Amino acid sequence: MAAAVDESQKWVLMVTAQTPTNIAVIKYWGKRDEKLILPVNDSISVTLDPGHLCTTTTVSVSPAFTHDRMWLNGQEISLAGGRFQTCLREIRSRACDVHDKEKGIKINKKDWDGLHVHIASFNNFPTAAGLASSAAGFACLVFALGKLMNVKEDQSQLSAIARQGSGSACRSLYGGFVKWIMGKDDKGTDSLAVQLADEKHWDELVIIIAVVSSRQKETSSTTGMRDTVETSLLLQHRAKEVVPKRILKMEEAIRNRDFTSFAQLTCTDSNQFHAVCLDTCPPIFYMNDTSHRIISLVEKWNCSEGTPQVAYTFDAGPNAVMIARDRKTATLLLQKLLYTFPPNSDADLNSFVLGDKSILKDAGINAPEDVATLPPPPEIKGQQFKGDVSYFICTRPGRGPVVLSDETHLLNPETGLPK
Ligand SMILES: Nc1ncnc2c1ncn2[C@@H]1O[C@H](COP(=O)(O)OP(=O)(O)OP(=O)(O)O)[C@@H](O)[C@H]1O
Ligand SMILES: C[C@@](O)(CCOP(=O)(O)OP(=O)(O)O)CC(=O)O
Repeated sequence: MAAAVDESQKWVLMVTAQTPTNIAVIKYWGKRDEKLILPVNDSISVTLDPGHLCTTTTVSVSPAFTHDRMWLNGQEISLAGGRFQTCLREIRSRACDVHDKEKGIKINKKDWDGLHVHIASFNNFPTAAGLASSAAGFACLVFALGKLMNVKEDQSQLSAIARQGSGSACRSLYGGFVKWIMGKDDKGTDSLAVQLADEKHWDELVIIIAVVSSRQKETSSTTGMRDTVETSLLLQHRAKEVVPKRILKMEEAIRNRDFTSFAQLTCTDSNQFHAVCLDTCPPIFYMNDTSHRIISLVEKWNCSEGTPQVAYTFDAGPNAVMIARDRKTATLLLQKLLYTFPPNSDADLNSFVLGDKSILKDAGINAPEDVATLPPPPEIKGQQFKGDVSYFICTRPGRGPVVLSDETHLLNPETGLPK
């Protein structure tokens, strides 16, 4: 017979999940409700392959745990923040009966209120460096807790909970191409993510991220967008007049795999988002000279080809996310980027190009010396900026969250403490 919940018992139940990060091609910037995290416009993103960028989170429950605890990248962090508390509360309130027959554990719906959780999470990329760790992180937390607590809500409803951890997190509940519908309801019940197409729909796309700086940024997205909402008239125009039409066009471009339109919309929207940041008082500068050089290189190349080969987009930081129409274009792009932004002399190629390294081979680069043999890209007049890019990540559109096997647990299955 399964045992009822009793504090003297030592059992620990756990679930580990992996969740991707995402990059917005139509940006979310500005809230109409700060607490519920309700945006002023819809947004659309591409989910990035979790094989290259992801969060892994283990959540566990035991009658022996005395309070909720969390470790992020090995360090214990406080769960006192409102966003963590909201996610925990919202998920707990939807918890259902759990019966683990193998372990002989039975948790009744009503028991969850008295039980505490231990959480360990690991980002396989820099945290708070403009690579959307909060998006993958909160999506993974909510998804994993949902599994542990046998929450019956579907992915969209879970996305509305993850949204309250970090707005962009709601889009990481799905793979492929995702839309965050801003919703109309004051309580936010209809502000959730839906999948537009899965990752197989447009699998020629190749994504190259130039990590320009992995230092923590000066103005967080949360603070930056608050200032923008308070001061920018351009944001009001963007949210009311520009984005609604752009969303329809972007949905059509994704549906038809129309790269020309996809690239034009992506670049224009990124540029408008940064224009809105400049229109904020005091102005916010997320891009730097390296970001501007990358824009210039891509714009000139696209112009000389007559049709866009590559789309670029920048979030709240200087890192460039470039989306190439196919693998051949991505190979050419990587050659141009490596020529323009070669690694520092002491860097090894293996840590300079991460993710899908097979593109390096296609580009004919097997050793650091090969970078010097690349042809100078005409777009940037052969200028070189050694060391200005910390590293590149080659990736592609990827799948949504998954539950991982028991061997991947980040917490000790006996004690519920980090391994
Ligand atoms: N794996 C994780 N699990 C839970 N929360 C996380 C995780 N990783 C990051 N976070 C939360 O997100 C915060 C970092 O968010 P922040 O917006 O500053 O950076 P970012 O998401 O990496 O960059 P950006 O939003 O510009 O893309 C962390 O301080 C933490 O609160
Ligand atoms: C520029 C962006 O990346 C902004 C993301 O902002 P966050 O989701 O990090 O902000 P909060 O909701 O305050 O946590 C654009 C986007 O992802 O759509």
